[in-house]
Amino acid sequence: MACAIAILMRRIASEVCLIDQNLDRASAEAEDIQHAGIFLGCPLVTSTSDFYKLKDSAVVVIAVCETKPGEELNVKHNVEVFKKIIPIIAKVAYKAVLLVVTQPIDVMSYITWKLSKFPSSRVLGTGTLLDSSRFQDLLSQKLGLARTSISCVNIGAQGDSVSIWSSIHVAGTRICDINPRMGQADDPEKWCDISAAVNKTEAELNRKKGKRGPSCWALGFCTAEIVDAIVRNTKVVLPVSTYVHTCIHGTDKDVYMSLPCVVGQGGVHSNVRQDLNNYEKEALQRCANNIRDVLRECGILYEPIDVLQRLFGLVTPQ
Ligand SMILES: NC(=O)c1ccc[n+]([C@@H]2O[C@H](COP(=O)([O-])OP(=O)(O)OC[C@H]3O[C@@H](n4cnc5c(N)ncnc54)[C@H](O)[C@@H]3O)[C@@H](O)[C@H]2O)c1
Repeated sequence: MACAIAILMRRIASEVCLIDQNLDRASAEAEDIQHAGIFLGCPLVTSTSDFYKLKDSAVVVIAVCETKPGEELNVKHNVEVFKKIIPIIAKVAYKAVLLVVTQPIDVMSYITWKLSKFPSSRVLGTGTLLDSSRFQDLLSQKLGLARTSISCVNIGAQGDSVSIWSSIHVAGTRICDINPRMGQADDPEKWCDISAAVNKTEAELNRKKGKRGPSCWALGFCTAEIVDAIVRNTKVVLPVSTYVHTCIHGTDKDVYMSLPCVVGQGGVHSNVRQDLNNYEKEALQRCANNIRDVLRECGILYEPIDVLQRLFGLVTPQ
């Protein structure tokens, strides 16, 4: 719901259709929003449990989930749900961009790409845009600066992301030129605590929200930002989950994970190469390995884990 509300509040869609297997819930939510349509530019807000309503959609946001608040994320179950729904979505909304919100986002984005048989440019996940926003917020508090004055990004796996300290800048000045160990474990100023806090935020919020979790308002606004980029072809650079070819950004194997991408009409236009330091490259490779491990556990990838390579560091990031 957070995604739908954010999209409607930004007035970027003339029609939003809520699709849920729980038709009562979808129709009640749609009716509730429709009552305030006058304040939202009078969009059409509809509901159904029938995926055929997706015909002619520009963007399909996939946020299905059956995990109850407080329950462990069941990835294998999500994979089974996706095996049922993605082929139907791809058949009906064959021109759409598929935007994946279901966690774990990078894993589910990869699965959506495979099951939809769409070009990878038209399948993306909200990825580390949320992590990056949280990072920017915490940095702005610590530096005492407006968020808009801080350029920073988290990449890799959503919820286990890598803060790219080497590229953070304020008015063109790289802040790691002031403290080159910024973000690293041996930094006496312990800036790395901010990165750790970003990755703990989700669990902490869900714990505090308790039974009312896990709806995430910030995720809704991140989703709306990506939808806006697609429908208005803004070509904004956002860290989203995308197909990463072997060796791009130093990873040794293909994977879906978050990198800064140019997002516009049709999805991801390209990704932006970053000059990462060795510390960041290693952390990114660990993210890629973890994502691929989950894909293997779900029976999506079949190659064995090369334990020797991992143990002895034979895979050197480029
Ligand atoms: N950090 C993040 O990126 C982040 C944060 C919060 C939530 N999320 C993700 O957002 C998603 C949505 O969260 P929410 O709080 O709105 O969950 P929710 O439980 O309120 O809603 C999920 C809906 O999916 C529907 N559904 C399940 N299986 C379906 C199927 N086969 N066909 C149609 N509908 C189906 C359910 O009926 C339910 O209404 C979750 O997958 C969650 O993992 C991501």
